[in-house]
Amino acid sequence: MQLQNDLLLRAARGEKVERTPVWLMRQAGRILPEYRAVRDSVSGFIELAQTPELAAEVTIQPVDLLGVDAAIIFSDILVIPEAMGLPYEMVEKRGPWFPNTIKSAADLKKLRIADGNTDLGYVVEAIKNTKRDLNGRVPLIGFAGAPWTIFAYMIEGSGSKTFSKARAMLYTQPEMSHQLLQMITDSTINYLKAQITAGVDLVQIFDSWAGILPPNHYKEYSLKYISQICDAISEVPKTVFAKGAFFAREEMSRLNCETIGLDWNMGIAESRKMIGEDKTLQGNLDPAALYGTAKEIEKATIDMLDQFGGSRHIANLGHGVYPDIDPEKVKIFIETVKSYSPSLS
Ligand SMILES: Cc1c2[nH]c(c1CCC(=O)O)Cc1[nH]c(c(CCC(=O)O)c1C)Cc1[nH]c(c(CCC(=O)O)c1C)Cc1[nH]c(c(C)c1CCC(=O)O)C2
Repeated sequence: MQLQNDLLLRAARGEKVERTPVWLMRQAGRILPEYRAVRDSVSGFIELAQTPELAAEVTIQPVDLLGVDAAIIFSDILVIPEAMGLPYEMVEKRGPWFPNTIKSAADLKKLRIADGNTDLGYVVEAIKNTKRDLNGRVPLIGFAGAPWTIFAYMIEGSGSKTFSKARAMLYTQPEMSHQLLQMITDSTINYLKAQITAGVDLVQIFDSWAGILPPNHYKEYSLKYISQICDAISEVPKTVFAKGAFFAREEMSRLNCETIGLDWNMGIAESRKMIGEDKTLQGNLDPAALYGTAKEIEKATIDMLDQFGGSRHIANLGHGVYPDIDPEKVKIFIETVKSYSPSLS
């Protein structure tokens, strides 16, 4: 189906746009009372993500209520470990928790390479429902975690300040680490291909825990696998967001992807210089800027847009929107991008 608004896809491919497209990482869920209402009608996050009609509904909420230029499918990066045989629970107010974790090479035998259509059929169904209900209004973004970030949760078993168990594994069991990362990579490629067949228009890889690795480990244990994923997918544009990987920007410019996401610590001019003109940049307003007044948000947004200039930019925050941000403040950010950016192109 022909998209009515394809700004995101054109900006990703480096084509001319009338204005800068805008969406927010973690826009589905978290901040909207309308999301809470749907979520409270089921047992919790996991049931919601596994019910395609409801997942489609909360995916589309930010398009209707906030006016973003793209939807992102309501799911989680942790569906991959589950599909490989390592289930998780989502503990209220605390986050993900894995009853079992990977400790040794013997544990790998209990895992399988996930098949996108069978093991993750509920995401495929949610995507089909969402595409039908969006009816071409905006593109739909599919996503997956980067293998390193998924590995970190599978070893650690939960969130962590240091992920020291996962980081230790790279020193104590490097071979096993590579084996597991390869299994995650193969599963992720299958999963993203299934998402694309079901209808997603662009895919984003979230490497949320990139910034805790030293540069040599980042190259060996993360970029290597992200690169395999980028090379395996040519059907739709790809975005790689590696939070905290300021040290890897030059290497990331060589990835086979259209867009690189910047977090809010990364200088815009400096990033453009390191990454070059051949990639679109996405980001990177400080998520905490949305705690400011309307005037302050406008000013910060305009300042960011001026620094990126009008081309090869997708406006976003530098990480996911914080759960306690007032949706009205999010709207000011979005409206400012829409009203100011036409003057740039
Ligand atoms: C690291 C990571 C996770 N999940 C994700 C990442 C990468 C992005 C990032 O760095 O923020 C990605 C994710 N998780 C979710 C989405 C849906 C689409 C979107 O809105 O962007 C996406 C893209 C839904 C979710 N994933 C989760 C919720 C909240 C669950 C609830 O409703 O109770 C939602 C809406 C739970 C989750 N899932 C995860 C954590 C740490 C938590 C708990 C705390 C939190 O909310 O962030 C793992």
